[in-house]
Amino acid sequence: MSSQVASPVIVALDYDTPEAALAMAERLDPAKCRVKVGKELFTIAGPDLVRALVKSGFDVFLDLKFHDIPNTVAAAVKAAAQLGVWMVNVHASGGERMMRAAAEALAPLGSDKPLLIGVTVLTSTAEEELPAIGVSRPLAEQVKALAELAKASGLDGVVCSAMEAQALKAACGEDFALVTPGIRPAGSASDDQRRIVTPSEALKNGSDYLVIGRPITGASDPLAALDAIVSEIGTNV
Ligand SMILES: O=C(O)c1cc(=O)[nH]c(=O)n1[C@@H]1O[C@H](COP(=O)(O)O)[C@@H](O)[C@H]1O
Repeated sequence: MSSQVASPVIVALDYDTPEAALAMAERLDPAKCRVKVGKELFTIAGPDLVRALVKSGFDVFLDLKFHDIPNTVAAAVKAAAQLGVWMVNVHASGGERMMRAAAEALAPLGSDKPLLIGVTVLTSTAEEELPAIGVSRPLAEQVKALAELAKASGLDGVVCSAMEAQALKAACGEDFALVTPGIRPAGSASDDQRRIVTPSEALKNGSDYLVIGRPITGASDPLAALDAIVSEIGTNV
């Protein structure tokens, strides 16, 4: 699905009511950013909210990180496509058969299909947490292996930290989209994130899309915060 948004920023609408999410969307501008609907908001507000955001002109990233048996995930991404979303994601750790089934479910939509993205290792995860979940190789190797598996399974890109973006561009190629949360302008709080990078560093490393929540949605003037980030990274909006 092609789009004409003038910045790489995707604003995470992490709210607990549809009213709060729509109020924030009204303060933003669909020509300047995309928006992301995640688990909390979708659970409370459902597909109507997604349709409303699409209708108001936003490219919507439906961030539900599907991870289930191949048949279920294929059906779920197809349902997401029916909502008109621009991007949808699954956990790459769900494996090749699961990711391939998702890619095959979207293929008949041709150029109208949403971008299908695999989550590698969450940006809130630190290297020392991996052994307890059965991962013995270093975090960077785990991210690279999952990104390569996602590419081999027909996905359009991955979610990763911008810390890994350079290595993934080299491994997976320029056209493989890198979606990077854990973005923090210099001086802002890291919150629960662990692998954080500034917006301009992220782009320098090869990120294609920057997922940013609290540094924009928590600002007294969210559009001004977005504009400041965009001007920091030198994109013309
Ligand atoms: O898939 C995501 O969007 C995601 C993946 C990941 O590894 N880390 C991560 O933070 N996210 C999401 O990105 C957003 C980051 O929000 P802030 O930490 O407020 O900027 C949240 O909505 C997370 O759910």
